[in-house]
Amino acid sequence: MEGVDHLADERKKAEFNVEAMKIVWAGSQHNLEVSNRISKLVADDPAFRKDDRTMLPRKELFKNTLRKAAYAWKRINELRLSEEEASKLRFYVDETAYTDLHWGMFIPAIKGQGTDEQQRKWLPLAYKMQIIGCYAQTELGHGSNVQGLETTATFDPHTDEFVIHSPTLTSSKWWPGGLGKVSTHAVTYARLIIDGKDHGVHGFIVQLRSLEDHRPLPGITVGDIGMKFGNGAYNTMDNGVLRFDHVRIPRNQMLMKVSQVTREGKYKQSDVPRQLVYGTMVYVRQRIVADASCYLSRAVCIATRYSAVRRQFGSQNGGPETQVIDYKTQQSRLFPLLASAYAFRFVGEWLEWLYTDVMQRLQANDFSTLPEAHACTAGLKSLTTSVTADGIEECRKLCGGHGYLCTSGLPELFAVYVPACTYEGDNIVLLLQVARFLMKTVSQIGTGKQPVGTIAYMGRIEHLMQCRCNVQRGFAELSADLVEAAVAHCQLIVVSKFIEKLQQDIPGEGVKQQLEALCGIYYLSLLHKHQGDFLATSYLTPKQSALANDQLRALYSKVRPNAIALVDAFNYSDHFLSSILGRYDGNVYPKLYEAAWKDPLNESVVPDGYHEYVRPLLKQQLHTARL
Ligand SMILES: CC(C)(COP(=O)(O)OP(=O)(O)OC[C@H]1O[C@@H](n2cnc3c(N)ncnc32)[C@H](O)[C@@H]1OP(=O)(O)O)[C@@H](O)C(=O)NCCC(=O)NCCSC(=O)CCCCCCCCCCCCCCC(=O)O
Ligand SMILES: Cc1cc2nc3c(=O)[nH]c(=O)nc-3n(C[C@H](O)[C@H](O)[C@H](O)COP(=O)(O)OP(=O)(O)OC[C@H]3O[C@@H](n4cnc5c(N)ncnc54)[C@H](O)[C@@H]3O)c2cc1C
Repeated sequence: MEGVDHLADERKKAEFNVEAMKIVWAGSQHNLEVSNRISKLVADDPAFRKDDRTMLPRKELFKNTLRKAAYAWKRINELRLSEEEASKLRFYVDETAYTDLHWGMFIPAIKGQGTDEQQRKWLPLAYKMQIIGCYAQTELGHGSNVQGLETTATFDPHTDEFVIHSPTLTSSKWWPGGLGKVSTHAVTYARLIIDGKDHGVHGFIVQLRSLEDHRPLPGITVGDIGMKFGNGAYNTMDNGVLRFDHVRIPRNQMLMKVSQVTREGKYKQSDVPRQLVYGTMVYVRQRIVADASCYLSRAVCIATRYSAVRRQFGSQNGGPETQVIDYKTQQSRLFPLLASAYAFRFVGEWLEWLYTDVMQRLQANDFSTLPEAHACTAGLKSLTTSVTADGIEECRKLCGGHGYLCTSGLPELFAVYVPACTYEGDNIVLLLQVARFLMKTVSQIGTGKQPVGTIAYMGRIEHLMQCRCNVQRGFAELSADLVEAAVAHCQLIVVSKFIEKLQQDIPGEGVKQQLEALCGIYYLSLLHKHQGDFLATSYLTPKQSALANDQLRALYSKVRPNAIALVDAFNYSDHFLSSILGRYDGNVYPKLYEAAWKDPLNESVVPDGYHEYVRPLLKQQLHTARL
């Protein structure tokens, strides 16, 4: 029934202050206030309707995305929203669009790799959206291997220009979001060639389309790469293809904070690590970790609320059937994901601090923590996106058949999220970077260089280094094992940051106790999953392993009465969740039934095609003899 909270009894069971937990989840009272205000602004505005997305044909879907982005920009300016509020508004609009790459990569690339003069020229245009940018690095033939990119930028000293060119089919830029139909400019990554010498990959600002009529400029071939996985989902984004045919740009459009080309064509590499050219990717990877906790918590919220609503089997003497959330199997699948959502939230807060700290150090030419920042952003991006993608799919399965309906919100959430395991760095390639970092640390042990920060624990394996085995040999052979070691290293970071969070002052009755239970579920479920390794290495005895499993089940029972309140603390509106199974009021069945009849297929009782294709079958005269 409308207006009835079908989850009221569940909410009464909570043993902690939900409003206080909302502040923990939001990060601060201020963040919660901004989130509440902007989330409501979006939810209350019919212009931001999104329940029709999975039913629109691509061109209509895309035009609708352009409309929403333009309307959002209009509202941002009308309401004079701050950058923070504007970003929140685009977050709650919840629709992948070219703006993600304009604000999330094009502007950060110029801020991170442009000189002060270049920033003064380009950022005001970008902030006012008088130009729209994308990040054009990946090519048809290379994505992971950035040093393998083929696009060239050849310096012409006669005209003081770079000639940007796509020498091969595989050098075509391929995938950049916003490129296909919208961006007027790109930060493009190309091989810098001066006087025949290849200086490697650098970033260049290239205008792609006219600001007058939006047509591609001379020498530019650009378009969309076509439909992607799932209906709606990432098809609101114009991932593009781009080829250059000897396109000329002024020398001052090479991003020159990290390295420079003088008027005379002299290449100057500042005394900074060349990998700073990868800085935008590092920035986005740390953003993606925070995003993972958002996506995972959305799926967990839906699955948890529905698991409390859904009853199946277990009726005694005609009484109500059992809530599926009470089954230990449901809890063993759902509660580790609930714990992971919180864990990723906290490690994402720490990673944002680490990134900010590294950026401040770079200002002082202190590059000492750059390798750790790379390893942490790469590894945690890989870990959190893999767990989140698998977790959204598990949440779909936790909802049984109804999880497969678009109105559950889960299919589209999965479809829009899974590329996160690939973009901004394929997850295995990134874990190999972590493995390389770990092996380099091992090789330095015993040389007097003590590991610090997230690898401090490795100082304790010095005894293993007596053999002084050559860590370089066999890296490729053992890479699959090293990737597992990299995952374990990242899991240790997640667990340690969760524990550090618990050591902070956390206000609110019962809040800390709930987080302690979730932290226990996080590490004990990991220990359960990998108990073979712990037993094989004698880090655990069988008895200890059994005790850990008993404790894990006990924690499930501790969390069970608080589960609904723990997902309420995510503070998601029904509009943002866009899920009938995840409705705040739990009024699932009537709304599922109501929604079914709204499907276009039910506009007519007799379907299109009946008379051409079904009736003839039913009415066919059997010309063959009956068998
Ligand atoms: C790292 C690579 C795999 C290999 O690079 P190299 O070959 O150059 O290096 P080596 O492996 O040889 O290592 C040499 C050395 O360098 C160190 N290293 C490597 N990388 C780094 C780094 N980044 N920083 C520091 N150090 C680094 C390495 O450790 C070695 O050190 P030692 O010698 O000491 O051992 C590289 O090829 C690579 O990174 N490949 C991956 C490519 C990639 O990630 N591509 C991404 C393209 S962009 C993309 O995919 C965009 C997708 C975006 C989708 C949308 C996401 C949006 C989400 C958030 C933003 C939303 C914002 C909205 C805002 C709003 O609306 O307001
Ligand atoms: C939705 C989406 C949006 C994107 N947006 C952008 C964008 O805006 N801008 C942009 O520039 N790019 C973008 N990309 C491209 C993305 O960054 C690349 O696809 C990504 O970096 C992976 O590179 P790849 O496609 O070359 O994968 P590959 O490297 O070809 O991966 C294929 C397989 O090879 C394996 N592999 C590769 N190298 C190794 C190795 N050394 N050792 C072991 N295994 C290896 C991988 O693990 C994987 O299993 C986007 C991609 C997607 C899907």
